[in-house]
Amino acid sequence: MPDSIIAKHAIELAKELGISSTADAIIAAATCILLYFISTPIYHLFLSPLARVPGPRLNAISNIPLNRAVLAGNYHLYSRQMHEKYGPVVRLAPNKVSTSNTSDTRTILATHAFRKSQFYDQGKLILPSLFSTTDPETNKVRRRQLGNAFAMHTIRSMEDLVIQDGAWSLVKHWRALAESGGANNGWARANYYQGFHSIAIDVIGALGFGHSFGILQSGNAEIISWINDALKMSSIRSSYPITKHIPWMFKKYKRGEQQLISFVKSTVAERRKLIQETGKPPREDILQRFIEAVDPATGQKITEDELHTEIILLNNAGTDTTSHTLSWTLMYLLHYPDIHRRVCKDIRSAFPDHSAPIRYDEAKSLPYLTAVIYESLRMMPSVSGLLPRVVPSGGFELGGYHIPGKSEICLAFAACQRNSEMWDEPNRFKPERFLGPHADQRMREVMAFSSGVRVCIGRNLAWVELYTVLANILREFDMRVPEDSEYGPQRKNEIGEPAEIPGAAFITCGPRNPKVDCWIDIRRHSSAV
Ligand code: HEM
Repeated sequence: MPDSIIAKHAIELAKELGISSTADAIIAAATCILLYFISTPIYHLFLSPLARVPGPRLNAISNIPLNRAVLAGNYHLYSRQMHEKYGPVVRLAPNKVSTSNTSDTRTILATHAFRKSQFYDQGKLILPSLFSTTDPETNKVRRRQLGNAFAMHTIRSMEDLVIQDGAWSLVKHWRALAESGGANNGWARANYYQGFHSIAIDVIGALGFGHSFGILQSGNAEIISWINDALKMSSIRSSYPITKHIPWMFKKYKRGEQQLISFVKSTVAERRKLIQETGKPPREDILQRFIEAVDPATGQKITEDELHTEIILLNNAGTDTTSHTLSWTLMYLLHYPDIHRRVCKDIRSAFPDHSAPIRYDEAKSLPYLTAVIYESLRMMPSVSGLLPRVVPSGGFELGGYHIPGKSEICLAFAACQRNSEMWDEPNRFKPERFLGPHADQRMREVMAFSSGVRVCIGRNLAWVELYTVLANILREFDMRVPEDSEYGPQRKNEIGEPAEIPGAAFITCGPRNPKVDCWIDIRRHSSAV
């Protein structure tokens, strides 16, 4: 409607209401605003279809408590505490609820009916990526275009690279470190978070950028800081989209994002140049599969902007997720020495020859190692940020509450996997739950990689990394928590279990203070020297 017509109608309305002076107009506007601020909370608290859903009253009227938890990196704890206090369905914000019920979560994830919310799109850098797109069609096309790059047979064909720049690189690095440990009765000190984080990025370098970044050896932190900046900025933009329009806000993170984009563009340009010069790809890796990506259903090729977007995503989705899982797994082993001893014994007796790396198939054949990894993924799923889905029109029955269309349901893998209705002693690290006749069923109930149509597309690569890194370092090294460590087997939490080191969840959840809490003493095991 043209502005002049709106103005005419406004004047007529003002006349009908008897508003003739500026003072009257100000009073009327103030009254409207006041009414709005009084009536909105009343609506959310008592009249909204979500009014019956349990949760704190403040959350029912405001997004602030939830946003504060998300921005402080506490969502993984916050959602668990909310569910422990209020039950399987909780109202987290005026328009958002969360569920800790695995079966409902699976139903929500099974199809594209529950779309990812705008929260994802707002975090985007160049274009919406395979991960962030809220549009089912874009996601389907992209998954068809890139699915082959992540298929198990493709990842297996790259296993040598994954081991060389991942597990074996870390073994060699720590061996050299252990040799320097003579002065301390053979024990040397290493930061395991830094080791895992470096190799996770080096593996993505090897597969997605044409060469390892060599971060483990050089400690070059540039690319790490760009990735961290991009991840933080994406999280901030998702909660506060306005920040992208204010150039001076979060300048450092925005600069990091731009550097990451330039780096990705130059990587692609370099690969294309090499192909042009030699007439063939220099190697078969994920970068090559991405460049050649075609949708087998329609023949649609990936565009240049889409390509850059997805390579950036490789860094964001494929590094912290894996390295955090490795860090949590090792932390649990260090905190539970009996479990640590048992898993090492299994690995060392199955693969006594230290001269060659243990490969994925070999490591995977060990039931106790498998149980340890699943238990770690259950206790601390590394993707534990806010993962909101939009309820389709028609609504959804969730745990006895009608959730109307357009509301959002936040997935809470961390809360699902510590739900006492599903898991016996949920807050205790107990790999045995994944052994025995019901092991397969229990493993299927772990949702750390999500499920359904938007299940993690990179999980095959993640599994190869998790198994090979853990099997090789646990075989090679004795490890213990340093004596001066604040956390370890001796420090118990309120239920008498070893306290976890504090975590921080910015979409992925990792150790909050790795430079303080993630040290270990290592030495080569007697069978390795
Ligand atoms: C232990 C390691 C990993 C864990 C626990 C994990 C977990 C997850 C989870 C829970 C999701 C769903 C997120 C959501 O719905 O919002 C997801 C999606 C995704 N993951 Fe992973 N991930 C891991 C490793 C990887 C790796 C190594 C890559 C790639 C190199 C990767 C790429 C992706 C992508 C592209 C998606 C988006 C899929 C879609 O929306 O269709 N992930 N991951």
